[in-house]
Amino acid sequence: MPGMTELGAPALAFRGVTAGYKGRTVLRDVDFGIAEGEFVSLIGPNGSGKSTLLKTATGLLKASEGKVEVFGREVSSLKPRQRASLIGVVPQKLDSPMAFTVGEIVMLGRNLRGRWTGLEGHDYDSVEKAMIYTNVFDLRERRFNELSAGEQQRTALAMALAQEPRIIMLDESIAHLDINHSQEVLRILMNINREERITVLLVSHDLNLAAQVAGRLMLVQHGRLVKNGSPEEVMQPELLSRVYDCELRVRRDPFSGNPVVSGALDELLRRPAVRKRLHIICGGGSGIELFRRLFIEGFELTSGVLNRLDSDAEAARALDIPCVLEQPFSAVGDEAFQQAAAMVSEADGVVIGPVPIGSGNLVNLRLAAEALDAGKPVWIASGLDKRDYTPGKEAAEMSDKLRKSGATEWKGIQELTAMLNRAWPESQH
Ligand SMILES: Nc1ncnc2c1ncn2[C@@H]1O[C@H](COP(=O)(O)OP(=O)(O)OP(=O)(O)O)[C@@H](O)[C@H]1O
Repeated sequence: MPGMTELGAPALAFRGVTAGYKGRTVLRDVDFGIAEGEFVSLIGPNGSGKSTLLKTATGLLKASEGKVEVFGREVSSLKPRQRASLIGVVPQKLDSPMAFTVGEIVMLGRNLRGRWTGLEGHDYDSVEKAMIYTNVFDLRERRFNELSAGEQQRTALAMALAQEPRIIMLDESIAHLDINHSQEVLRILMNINREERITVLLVSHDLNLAAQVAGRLMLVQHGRLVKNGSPEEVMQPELLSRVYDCELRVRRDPFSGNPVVSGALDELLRRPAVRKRLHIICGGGSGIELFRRLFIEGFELTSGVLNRLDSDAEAARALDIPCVLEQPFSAVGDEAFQQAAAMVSEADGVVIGPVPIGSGNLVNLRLAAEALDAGKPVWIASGLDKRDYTPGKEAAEMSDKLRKSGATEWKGIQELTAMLNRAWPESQH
């Protein structure tokens, strides 16, 4: 019988799913189950694979490995109208190729269930109810393409609701809504979830909102599910800071008791305007992200010695970072070294990036040694032994000496910026 599903089966199950696009694997070995009636939020940084996961869940994208099941049926085996009666999707953006009206678009949602012979009374009721619910009933004669982004998103939700699906999946679908309408849409979702046991899977960048409405959060990073649990379990400052690669704090909302995440911008505002200067030792593209992040953090930066043709030299030029340059294909010479040493003497600290070190740029590590001798802090990217291309492994040896003399190792840029903020808590960098 069409639409018949396995009794008690999860509303959605991913079993060892790997999926992606031509020549590009995005999701890797993803495993989870969502029970019927759950309200789950999918969170994760830009590009982590949330939309890809939704596309795979709806059968738009086929898993290259593993299985996706919706109410016990493999999603790829479902006929379009079976799929439409089980799954309602509200995409990030709904495109209407023709000049459809809002009413026609919502009706289309109902039609997806497959009653091409004509809609019946109940169908019209569902369409009308969906439009009233989402507050687009007054817009029903308007052309969809002429609506504001928020009105279009509410129409897309009405279209999905008109299908009367058993699971509804929303991809950042409240991003364009004002606070009133986003609250309304969330209320609608919570109502249908509680009263009609419709399962909801909501992709959201608003972590607080996700934690507020969902019973469970699934956190994705680089196409993998890194945490799947209650809002309390997932909203951990260390976990979120690591996954989102920025400093985040979590506190409790005094009214609801819900965990609330926030960034550290307030700290920046409180700091007096004393700027700290860092000299960056990098090369081979290892400096670009460092420059970008430390620049955003408000540090004054200098760099060198870099080869004139190095991509880091280009980035430094673009960001107006004073930089000592050496001729292409030449080892760092004495004159350049002295210029860089003068920069280090003006700096408050030195950061060594994850730069490959060979005989030509080994001397740059001496800059860090001089900074330590002068009592300045030095931070060194871990794993230099793996990037040591000197014949006698002098770079690894020097990195050991630097650490013994007080240089601190760092692994990720978020960890580094947290260390820098701790080193100069009173400054604005
Ligand atoms: N059609 C496509 N072809 C090739 N690669 C794609 C395609 N769509 C997405 N990607 C890539 O897949 C990765 C995951 O993208 P996806 O849209 O799933 O991330 P996301 O977590 O939803 O991101 P965001 O939060 O920015 O919306 C990204 O690196 C993206 O560039």
